[in-house]
Amino acid sequence: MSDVVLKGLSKRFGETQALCDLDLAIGDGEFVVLLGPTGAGKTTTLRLIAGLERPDKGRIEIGGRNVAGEAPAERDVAFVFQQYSLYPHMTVYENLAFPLRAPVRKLTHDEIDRRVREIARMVRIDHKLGNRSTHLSGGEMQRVAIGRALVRRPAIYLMDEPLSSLDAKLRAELRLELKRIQKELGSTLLYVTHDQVEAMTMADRIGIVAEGRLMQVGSPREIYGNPTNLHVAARLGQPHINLLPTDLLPGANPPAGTKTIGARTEHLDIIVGRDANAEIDWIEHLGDQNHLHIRVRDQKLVTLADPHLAIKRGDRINLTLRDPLYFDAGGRRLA
Ligand SMILES: Nc1ncnc2c1ncn2[C@@H]1O[C@H](COP(=O)(O)OP(=O)(O)OP(=O)(O)O)[C@@H](O)[C@H]1O
Repeated sequence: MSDVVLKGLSKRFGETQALCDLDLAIGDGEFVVLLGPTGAGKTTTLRLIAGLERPDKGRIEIGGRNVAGEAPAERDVAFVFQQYSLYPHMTVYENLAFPLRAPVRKLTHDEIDRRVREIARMVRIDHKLGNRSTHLSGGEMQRVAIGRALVRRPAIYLMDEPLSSLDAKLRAELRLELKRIQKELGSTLLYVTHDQVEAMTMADRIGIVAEGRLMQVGSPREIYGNPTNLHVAARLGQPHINLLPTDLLPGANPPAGTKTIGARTEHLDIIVGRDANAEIDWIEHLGDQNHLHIRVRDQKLVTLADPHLAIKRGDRINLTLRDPLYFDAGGRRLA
């Protein structure tokens, strides 16, 4: 495994600036997630590292080596795509063994067999090793695709939304497993997604990407609690952060220059039955929690609430801010 350093990376496709001056250092054994909306430049970043695209500008180093002149096969990366791309005529075992059979690897039959069985166990597909890869469920196929990348020990694993085609339950399971396996193997991993839960649960560090730019890099806790701008603040948190005018609610202490107050659930105190300044518009019952849709004058807010909170549609409540986030007119965070 190796560290990977991207310096001033830019890429344009015709009129589209897909990536603009991206700097990112991924440490040896680190799990970094790029999170951003569609078209942000996430896949382009992976393709540039893999050597499937050439940058217009910038430098890519893998394990301290400038890889500009190297073909994809020489770069020592393993790529997992959104859609499993297995060899349909091969069994699960053969699919997993295939990357190890290249003559340059010079692995013995026993070594290959040991690695295939070890990885198959890790991705929990060892009971289906003899199956044709087409005779598997979508989730099983994606496990094989991930296993086929993991069976090698490349400098870095590049994963492009590898769980997005799976149902929610399987996605949640594989999320945990992938994180466990990555820690077990000590792998360096760059993972692309637009799913904030994946980013929050798996990443050592998250990079927020928008319109080809890396807006902020930090631990999930930093990115969530200390966003540098409105865009980053809006990327994380469910329900979405409420963006409010400064004079809407009591309890704030906005610094000079504040244009917008950002309030998530933890920044809103609800008191039922006195000094009402807000009304419950709607309650979404999600089982373990409720989404309260609240109206304050002509402004709508959404916040999470305990399902045991004795409250119903049409009730009037007191809503107060507690240490919310402050942003200036340009969307930059104010201390
Ligand atoms: N081969 C290409 N030719 C032309 N434009 C491209 C090409 N590849 C990417 N783009 C454009 O570059 C921008 C970034 O694309 P990219 O695939 O990196 O986004 P993304 O963040 O991975 O999005 P998604 O989440 O939808 O996969 C987009 O506007 C896209 O349309």
